Amino acid sequence: MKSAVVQLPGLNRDRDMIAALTKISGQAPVTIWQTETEIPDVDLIVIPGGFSYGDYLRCGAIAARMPVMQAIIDKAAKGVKVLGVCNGFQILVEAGLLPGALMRNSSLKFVCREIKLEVVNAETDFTRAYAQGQVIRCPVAHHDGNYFADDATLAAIEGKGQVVFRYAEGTNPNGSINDIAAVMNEKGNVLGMMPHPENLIEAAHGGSDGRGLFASALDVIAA
Ligand SMILES: NC(=O)CC[C@H](N)C(=O)O
Repeated sequence: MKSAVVQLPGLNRDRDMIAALTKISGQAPVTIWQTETEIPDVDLIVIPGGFSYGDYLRCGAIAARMPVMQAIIDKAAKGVKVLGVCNGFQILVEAGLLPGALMRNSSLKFVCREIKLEVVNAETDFTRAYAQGQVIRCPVAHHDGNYFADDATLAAIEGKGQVVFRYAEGTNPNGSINDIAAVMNEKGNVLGMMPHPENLIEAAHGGSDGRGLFASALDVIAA
């Protein structure tokens, strides 16, 4: 499967993401710059984490208005898989590809630690390598990860299986409503998540619990 990684000024997890995709799929992703309006033929587009445009206005707000974003919206509409991690999740929400909002952490502090995630929906293109209800380890590093949605939106996403991961075992690091750590769109081809699975894919990282996400999205064997 072919993949692409979006690069924007201020993102800092792009190289980790490129390394993860290369190791797990066996081929390097293409990279896409902010001004590009055409995206090559790929099966998966990833917006990695970081601090695009210095997190000015709101995290992800400026990135969501860059030319490359319309190209991503068009690809998503055609069914191409789109994954946003951390700042990438914030960008997808700001671009209207995912419901809800990401607010300042309830502690008002940047959190950088390992948390636990429950796989709430293992029947998605991003999680099928995991078991339903499986609890995995994953690192987080953010200051605006406090997911919020109004009552109607929350009922809709919970009811339609769009909540894909929840913080588990009391490890919610940011005050997210319903312990929500990852949300997908109704069609199931766009996923946003605050934790960083690309930083837990091999022994050198101290574990490989994040590998299943990429194996699922890239359609390869997780091991
Ligand atoms: N690691 C990240 O992607 C951080 C996202 C965002 N800049 C925040 O701190 O909330």
